[in-house]
Amino acid sequence: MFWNSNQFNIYGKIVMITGASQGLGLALAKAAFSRGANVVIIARREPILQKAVADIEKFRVSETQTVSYIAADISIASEAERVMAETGPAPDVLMCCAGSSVPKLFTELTSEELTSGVATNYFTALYMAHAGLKAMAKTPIPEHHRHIVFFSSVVHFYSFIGYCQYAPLKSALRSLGDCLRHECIPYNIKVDVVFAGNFLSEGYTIENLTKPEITKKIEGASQPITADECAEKIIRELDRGNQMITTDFIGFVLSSMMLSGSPRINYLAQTFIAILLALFGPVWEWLVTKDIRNFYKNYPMTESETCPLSAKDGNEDTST
Ligand SMILES: NC(=O)C1=CN([C@@H]2O[C@H](COP(=O)(O)OP(=O)(O)OC[C@H]3O[C@@H](n4cnc5c(N)ncnc54)[C@H](OP(=O)(O)O)[C@@H]3O)[C@@H](O)[C@H]2O)C=CC1
Ligand SMILES: CCCCCCCCCCCCCCCC(=O)[C@@H](N)CO
Repeated sequence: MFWNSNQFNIYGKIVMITGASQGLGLALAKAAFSRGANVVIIARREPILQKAVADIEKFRVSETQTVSYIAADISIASEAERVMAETGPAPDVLMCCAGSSVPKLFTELTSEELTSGVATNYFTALYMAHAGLKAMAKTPIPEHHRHIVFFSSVVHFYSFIGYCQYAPLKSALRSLGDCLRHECIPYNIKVDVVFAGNFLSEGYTIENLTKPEITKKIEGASQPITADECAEKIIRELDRGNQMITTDFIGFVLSSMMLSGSPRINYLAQTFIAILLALFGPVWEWLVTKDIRNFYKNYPMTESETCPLSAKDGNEDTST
């Protein structure tokens, strides 16, 4: 192996996970507990948090381990500060996993759904990272790396129809991760960003209820895995020291065209894939545009939309 694969040793450490009452957050909490960490989980709904704590408890490996929850809406800055104050000692690992999407066409989204997209996907991570880093910065720097982990999505690498309420905020998290990684150097804190592909969760079931068919078609390359598999994959990548983490093949390929100054996983392979994708990108976009025109051809437009797009006229693609 070229990498040291035990870089995420969390035995006896404090791991705080937001959005861990269900889905991926809960799967990560179980995985962290089974590796000997002390786990604190955060979400808004208390009964679901209580049930999650009981679930996590089953993975205990030491008598001295603790698992607890704090119910809070961490899209509110003062609530994120309260969570950090109530936890006591600063976490060694802060995973900002809370988030969700309402996939719909832009004009069909309400302004409340747009606002909650920003709050749930961006503010929750922004305010927790802010409160968390301030708390971590006050403690003496330990020997081991500490971590702040953001949860973005493959839709950051390739954004497409149906994800207007969600993808821009996941892109903001990548940017926040890149900025914060620089600022965390003096504290020996690693900043990791996870770009998950589809996985099964309560949130995934709900988003599929409103997801347009064309969105389902485009994201077909990312077949859902289970939340437990996704959590294991993320921990394996953290163990290898990777900071830009994808959870499926298409995610890894697409990440290569968007690396900017972020850390690489495989410098040579990703540079090569980036060149191929730069050549192939416009061809793909041409195919997708054709699919989208067909989708709109059969889509019931509202009366006020007097100029519906058709497959052959209007909205001509000028990009290629
Ligand atoms: N599922 C998928 O296919 C993919 C998901 N992702 C991302 O991975 C992460 C986990 O996804 P998934 O497991 O599907 O999510 P779920 O929707 O199943 O769970 C979301 C969690 O976040 C909590 N949460 C939401 N808003 C807040 C808030 N304001 N304050 C505190 N907690 C909050 C929820 O609890 P409560 O409602 O009680 O607050 C719940 O615990 C998300 O960031 C998601 O965007 C990325 C790629 C793919
Ligand atoms: C050169 C261009 C090639 C393009 C290939 C395009 C393939 C797109 C795959 C996109 C997968 C998106 C997963 C979304 C997961 C997610 O975040 C949601 N489930 C929300 O929770």
